[in-house]
Amino acid sequence: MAAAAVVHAEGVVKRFGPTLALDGVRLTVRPGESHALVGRNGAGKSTLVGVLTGLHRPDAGTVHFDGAPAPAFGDTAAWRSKVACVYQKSMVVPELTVAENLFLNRFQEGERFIHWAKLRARARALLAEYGVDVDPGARAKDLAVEQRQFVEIAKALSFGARLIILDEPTAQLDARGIQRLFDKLRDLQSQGVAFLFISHHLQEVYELCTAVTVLRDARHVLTAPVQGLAKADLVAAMTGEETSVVPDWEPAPRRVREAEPLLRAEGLALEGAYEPLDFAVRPGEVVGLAGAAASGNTALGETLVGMRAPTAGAVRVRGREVRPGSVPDALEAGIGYIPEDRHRQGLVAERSVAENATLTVTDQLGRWGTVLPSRTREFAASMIRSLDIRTRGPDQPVSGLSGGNQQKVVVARALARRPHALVAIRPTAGVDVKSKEALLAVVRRVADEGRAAVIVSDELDDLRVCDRLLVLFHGRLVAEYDTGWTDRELVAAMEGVAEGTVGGERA
Ligand SMILES: Nc1ncnc2c1ncn2[C@@H]1O[C@H](COP(=O)(O)OP(=O)(O)OP(=O)(O)O)[C@@H](O)[C@H]1O
Repeated sequence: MAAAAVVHAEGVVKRFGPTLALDGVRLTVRPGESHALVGRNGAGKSTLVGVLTGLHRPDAGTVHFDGAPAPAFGDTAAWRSKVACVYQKSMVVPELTVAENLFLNRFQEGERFIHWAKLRARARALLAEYGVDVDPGARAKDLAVEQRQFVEIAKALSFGARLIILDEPTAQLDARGIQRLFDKLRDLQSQGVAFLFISHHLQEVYELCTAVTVLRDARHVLTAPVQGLAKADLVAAMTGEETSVVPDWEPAPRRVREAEPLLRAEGLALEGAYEPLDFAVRPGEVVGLAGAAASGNTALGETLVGMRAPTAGAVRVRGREVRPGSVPDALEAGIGYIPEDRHRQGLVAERSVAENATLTVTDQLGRWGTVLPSRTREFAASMIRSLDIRTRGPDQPVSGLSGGNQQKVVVARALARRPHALVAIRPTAGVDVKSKEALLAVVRRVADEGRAAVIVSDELDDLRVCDRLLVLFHGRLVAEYDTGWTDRELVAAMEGVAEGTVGGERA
């Protein structure tokens, strides 16, 4: 049957120094199939994608596309005609138009000058062929995330690829964007395009995929049709344990509402992002700032930590005003920050897990200590245990960690200074189901120890640990909930269609 497969990999082994990242892995994806690839952080998913796209040369094993051996290592043009991966990080050039991005490095033979009108017409035809409704003259940076993904997919298909790998494609999409993406994928699937879909969101696997392959500790453990596979069995295959995944949060006991707030926003506003609002987070509380992609909740979180300067109002920590737009001052005042984008704001790749875990922004600007104090290593070791960071040890450079494990180092770093108020922006993005539980438990513990925490997210699992939720839509506070909300009403509020809750006591 292997000959019928769009891709068939067998016995794939890949080592990175002492780390065995893939240990005899196999994978078969058939035409028109939507095949999920799942596993815990560090299981080997990205490494397998690297092998399937010609980025990593396997140490052993074979890869076939449509029954023929994979192109020679390094022959990028040949790989491009077989397979493409749409990464979370955009591969399009933001300043260029859609048409330019589509034809980048691909001008036709004999063409000495670029004929812009022709280029746009060709782009329009190409997009129409795959049913992608995007203006070829638009700048890539002005596209919605899913439109940018469509452009990348159309480009891959135009090179002849019939296998598209999607690496956590929904990470930056709101509910509607996800639906538009899934509709497009189903549409292309019916035309015979196959997808390999990597996601930590198992409900998406159930919604979109027909088959699933599970990797665990570098090995293949299961390939099965999605239909009829119980979620508990899927999770058991991923973790190797029979445990329930769903974090079972006790509704938090009533917090001492009279206590002086640790963190306060007073008339805080950022023009173009969110309108003036007031709120306070008291010791022992986790407050959720819920909202979809353009709701303003991320901008609000970034203002709290000094990444953005507000256009009005103030942020106070234990009564002291934080200098607007100053990250060092926010840190100094006792704010801990878990950023959304760990690559840009998070880590120093070549430094060790221990150094990164104890590094602060001010340290980054200053000079490095030459000796790693034993307390640093101890702290790192305890974080490695409690956050279940998969690493060879505190001294391993973070560049050698999988994406999800890097995110956990970012969390460790935010906790290192024992902040009075922890602000976490989408803290569980890219983190596997089991680690998610551990990570949210850590945030919960911060509050339970008498400190304050804020979670900025649109993920229901993240928001479930909160004692109180403020929901933003188009920059305005539209709803407020104590515990006891239902998924449905919260999703409705985040989509701006809440009934009866609009305004609340604060509007
Ligand atoms: N460039 C590298 N150098 C050293 N080790 C690496 C490198 N890339 C990956 N690894 C190691 O290989 C293993 C598999 O990592 P991989 O990134 O494939 O995991 P993953 O399943 O994609 O995880 P995640 O869900 O966190 O993205 C991990 O132990 C990781 O630390």
